Amino acid sequence: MELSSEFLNMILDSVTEHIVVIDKAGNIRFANRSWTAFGKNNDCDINDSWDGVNYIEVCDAAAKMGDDFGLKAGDGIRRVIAKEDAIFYFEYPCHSPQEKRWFMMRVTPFEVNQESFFVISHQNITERKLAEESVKNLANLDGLTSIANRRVFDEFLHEEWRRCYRLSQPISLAIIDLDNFKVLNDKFGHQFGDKCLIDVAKVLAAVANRPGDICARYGGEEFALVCGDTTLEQIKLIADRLLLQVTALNDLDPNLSSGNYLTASIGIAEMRPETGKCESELISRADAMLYKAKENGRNRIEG
Ligand SMILES: Nc1nc2c(ncn2[C@@H]2O[C@H](COP(=O)(O)OP(=O)(O)OP(=O)(O)O)[C@@H](O)[C@H]2O)c(=O)[nH]1
Repeated sequence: MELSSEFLNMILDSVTEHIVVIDKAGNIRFANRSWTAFGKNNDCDINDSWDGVNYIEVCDAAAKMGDDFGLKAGDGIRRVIAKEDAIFYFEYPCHSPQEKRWFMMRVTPFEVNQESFFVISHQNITERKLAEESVKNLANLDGLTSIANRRVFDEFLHEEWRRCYRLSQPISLAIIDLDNFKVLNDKFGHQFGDKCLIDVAKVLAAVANRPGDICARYGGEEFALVCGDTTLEQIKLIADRLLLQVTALNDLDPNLSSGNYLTASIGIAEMRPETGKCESELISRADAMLYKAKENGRNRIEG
């Protein structure tokens, strides 16, 4: 069956991928309906026909404004046009204020009557990316509190230790253990105990907010906080704030406020990574300080 151009256009307009065809100079020679609709829906400055628009120039202009997508896209298209690459594709985020979105851009060449053309398509891959994110989260985050789990913490501490070694910076660690948590569980139930763990994790996550920081659930009712480029004095200030905020949680709940049941003991330590030492020594030192805090009456910081 001979397919009319109208029929082929209808096929191209029916696909959800955003498709344009450019010539060797980058001029857009065809755009399907999804492409124009996406531009319109996202307030892009485009006209309906795309007549006279040079897509490579559009990418270059975006690159000049500091847009990483423009830089990579322009570069990739040029490589396919120059036959340096047979095909080019890359995945990029394109989040709107309302939702997270990712797309995959592909550039593939074809020839008609010895003239070269290039199909550029953008496919929405958000569903796959979100699934990947959730698998990653399942593997990296503690199921109850949604902060990093012990494995991620160990890896981060190892990397941060090496970074501080290279840069001759101090690294500090705080180990936080909730006090008499068994009593709290026994008195108010395990579910209530779970809620307390979640609340403490939120306090911790708000405190550990620099790139060199990470907080994690270290064990049942034990948390850890590592801070790169941080001295003992500095982590002491952080631990002070932490302890105050954990104590403040008691005021928010009548169960807890009846006896200030939610308190924590914190052991802190600082080391300057050097040859022959490793991060396990930092853990041992913070652990010893935690033991001391428990010995000295709990609800306190030692270091
Ligand atoms: N609700 C809840 N409780 C937990 C969880 N993980 C551990 N725990 C409880 O935490 C309690 C820890 O008890 P212990 O190790 O005796 O320590 P503690 O009672 O906090 O006493 P100190 O640490 O000496 O102050 C146990 O009762 C555990 O069941 C959890 O995920 N949820």
